[in-house]
Amino acid sequence: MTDTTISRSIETVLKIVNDISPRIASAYQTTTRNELILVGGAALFSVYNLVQYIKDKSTAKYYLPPRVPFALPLVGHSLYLLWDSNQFIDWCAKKYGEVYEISIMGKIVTVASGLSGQEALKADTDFLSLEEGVIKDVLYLQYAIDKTTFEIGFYVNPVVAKAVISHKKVPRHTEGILKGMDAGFKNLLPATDSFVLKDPNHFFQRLIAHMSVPTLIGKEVGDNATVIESFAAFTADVTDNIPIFMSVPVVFHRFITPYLQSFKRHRVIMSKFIAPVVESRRQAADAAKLKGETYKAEDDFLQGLLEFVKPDGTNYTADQVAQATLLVAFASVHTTATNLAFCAYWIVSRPDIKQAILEEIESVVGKDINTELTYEHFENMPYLDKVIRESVRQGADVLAVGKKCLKTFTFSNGYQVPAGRVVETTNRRLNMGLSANRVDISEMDPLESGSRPPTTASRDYVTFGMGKHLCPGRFFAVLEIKLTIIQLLRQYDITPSTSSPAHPVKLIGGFMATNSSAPIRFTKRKL
Ligand code: HEM
Repeated sequence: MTDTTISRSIETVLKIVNDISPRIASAYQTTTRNELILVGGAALFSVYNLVQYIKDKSTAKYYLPPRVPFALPLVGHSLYLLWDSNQFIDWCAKKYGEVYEISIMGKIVTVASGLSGQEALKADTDFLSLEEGVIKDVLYLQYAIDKTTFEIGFYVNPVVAKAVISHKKVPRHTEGILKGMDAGFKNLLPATDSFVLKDPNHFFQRLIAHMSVPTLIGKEVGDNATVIESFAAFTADVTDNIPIFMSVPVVFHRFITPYLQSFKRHRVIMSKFIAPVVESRRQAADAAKLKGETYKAEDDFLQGLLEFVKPDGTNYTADQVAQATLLVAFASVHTTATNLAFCAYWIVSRPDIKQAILEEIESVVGKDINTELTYEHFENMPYLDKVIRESVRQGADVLAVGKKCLKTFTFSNGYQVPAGRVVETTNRRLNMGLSANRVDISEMDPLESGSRPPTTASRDYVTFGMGKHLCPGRFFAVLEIKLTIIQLLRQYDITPSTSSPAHPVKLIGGFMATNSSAPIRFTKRKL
């Protein structure tokens, strides 16, 4: 375009504006408030439809799954999810099949259930990425940690977890977990014979941190209250900011993040306390090597991280390793605490289940609460295994995972997901099938999973994921949950603090599962 064409176009636009602006001003003065609201609403609706039309045109070349109709402007299908997500998801699956598109707060997402749901869960990260999806787009974890920590968290932590807390290695953490639990009980519970725990979530998260810090991070900081508190609180500090980030456009985030850096302190704490541990372990290993002695390395996650060799043959620095422990906390504390809470609330809500677990504990460990627990004890508690598996199964999100499509993804039925779109899987429906709607507490049946252990994934048990990215921390998480339930029930009777039953699973936004936060009464068992 030449300069003259541009200036002519500008002149024409200005003329049109000059012509119509007095007319707009006079129309505005003579129009009533209701008419203005109506016109404004209609304009908004048209803009919304125009945006959808443009978006639809840009994806016309794909073989897209059916789009569920009846989306409302701006909120899409969110209100239906909020109202009764299980029923809405059932209705969509019946009407549109395994894969379909819905709009959540105006954003189109692909929902995959059945076989397609399994395919989405198993997909390679080159196609469907958790890191680029919920982790960066919803949790904005990139504001809390730097690029190297991200790299360690997503590419090194899975390798280390598979090596350090595998099914075979996890029994050796029993003693450390029990020690941490004892300290947790002492630090977090009142010494009185009977009390009501008003904030059980705080207790469960801190307890998990007490058990995990000595076993995952290291004995050296096993009773360091600052590290334990930071390990427990990191995830909550990240997630607390979500509503703020969601309500402010992404371009403005960099202006507000400096004021929302509650998570910054965790980086400082890890550098201060964990980096010296890394240095001193490395120095001890070097000194032993110089003297020709064998160095007895620790057997924890931190050791796995500090020994990890990068493709260029070097190790991560002490500070980088220290920062990376925050991502161990991120992967483990909230997930394990929530599932421990689900289990505890089922036990609180179902006295029959509690009684059956107690009988099993007494038959395996005996009645004396001073008898020390061993790994062999709880290997022989099949009923408790079933309760844990069923609680974890029931606690799945209705719509889960939120992986972002990085390259066109094609399901085996031919339907496609274009790059940039988020894929949600119907985990609760995958787990529970047609009984996903079941909400009555009395209908929870621990025997439903048969004899499969709580760490074995299957088509109807996807809470730990599926395929290549199946959670490598599940053996450790289940060990912590199991030990906690046994010790809690040996020492206390746990009951609801009010007459209304605590519903173990609650849904945020209608589709994200979280545990009840109802207070729990603890009554010390007599010796
Ligand atoms: C009940 C507790 C837990 C639940 C429900 C859970 C859930 C999950 C899920 C669903 C995934 C798969 C994500 C995907 O599809 O990409 C996953 C991956 C992962 N989890 Fe867990 N997790 C739990 C505990 C833990 C613990 C205790 C640790 C470590 C100490 C851990 C470490 C990891 C790691 C490193 C990955 C990434 C695996 C990979 O990408 O290959 N998790 N977890």
